[in-house]
Amino acid sequence: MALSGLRVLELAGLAPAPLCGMILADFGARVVRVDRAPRSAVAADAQGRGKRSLALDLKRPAGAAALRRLCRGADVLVEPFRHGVMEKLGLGPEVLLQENPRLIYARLTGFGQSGKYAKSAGHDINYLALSGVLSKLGRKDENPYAPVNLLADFAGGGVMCAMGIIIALYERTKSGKGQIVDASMVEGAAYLSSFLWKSQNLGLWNRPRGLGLDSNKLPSQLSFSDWPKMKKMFASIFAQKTQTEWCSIFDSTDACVTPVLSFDDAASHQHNKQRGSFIKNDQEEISPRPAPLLSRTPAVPSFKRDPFIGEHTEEILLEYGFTKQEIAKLHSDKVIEFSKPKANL
Ligand SMILES: CCCCCCCCCCCC[C@H](C)C(=O)SCCNC(=O)CCNC(=O)[C@H](O)C(C)(C)COP(=O)(O)OP(=O)(O)OC[C@H]1O[C@@H](n2cnc3c(N)ncnc32)[C@H](O)[C@@H]1OP(=O)(O)O
Repeated sequence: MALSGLRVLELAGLAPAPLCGMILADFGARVVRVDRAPRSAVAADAQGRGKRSLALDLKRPAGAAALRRLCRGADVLVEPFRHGVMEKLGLGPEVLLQENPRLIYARLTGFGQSGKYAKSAGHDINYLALSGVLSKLGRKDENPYAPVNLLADFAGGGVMCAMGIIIALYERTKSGKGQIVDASMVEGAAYLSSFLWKSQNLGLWNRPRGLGLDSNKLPSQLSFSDWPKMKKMFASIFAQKTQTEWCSIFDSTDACVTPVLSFDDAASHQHNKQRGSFIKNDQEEISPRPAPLLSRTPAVPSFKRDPFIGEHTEEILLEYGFTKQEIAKLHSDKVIEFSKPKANL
């Protein structure tokens, strides 16, 4: 696979960093998720596919030292905490890059590493609001709404961060040097909306949402003021047939009409099945196949279940050069945790 041989350490976080790590794993990287020890009550990573888990207490000096040692043998570190947290642990980029100058130190946050909000808590909707994108979403006379947390957390965050890492890795092939990737979800979401920004002079977006109404007949497609009227007319006509009936009318035309599918229906839709767009793991769990599809070196996602927290602690430390004695000491000092699959069932 394209990223085989790449060693990635992902510090466990909420939604965006886990997606970034899963993308790298899907394309072949050896991703170690560094989970918290003592273990938190809930395992929040639903995107653990293809990863291994090492449970480590970073607040203990020996735990932080173990991470430093792991970073000396890694290509990429992904950290998902607000600015200052890593520095407080003695794990800031100036320390880790000095010890491993080839390290790509990816910092995936909402507001970035500098600026007024750098140390503020936030979630997808805050970042989307600050990027300007949220103001564009929604219907006339209704509040803006966020499309779940897809835009800032996942597209502007997880995916953009993965892209930044790949770009930094490519640059490293020439310079031999690592660097910091400062992935801000506000900026990532804003970057995704480049088209909206750069097409403002076309008159498509620089007006209130849903503006203008009052024509009685169906006007030309680009008559903005008549869109709401057209929408009502179309809605009443579409209500007269079922989704399946409309699909059979519009399929194989160029009318740009597609059904709004539930997850179940998307996975079983003929087009998606033909392309193999969704995959089922050995637990019968269905999820989207990694994208994009590379012709020569496609992603080969793991079909195994996601790791339990701490399941691979010993295996990973041995692989990174820790001795059995060192591991036993870390374990008896409660700096690391192991877990056996059956204990979590
Ligand atoms: C019952 C079912 C439950 C299911 C749960 C499923 C949960 C899914 C949740 C999905 C929610 C999605 C929502 C919509 C989102 O938008 S997620 C995106 C959130 N934002 C970000 O990720 C941006 C960057 N991160 C942040 O801004 C902050 O981390 C945060 C999200 C506001 C959370 O703040 P907070 O909990 O205070 O954490 P931080 O300030 O980052 O500090 C982290 C603390 O944890 C510690 N820590 C970390 N790893 C370890 C470890 N291995 N061992 C020991 N300690 C560890 C750090 O040292 C730090 O400690 P301290 O400095 O606070 O003392």
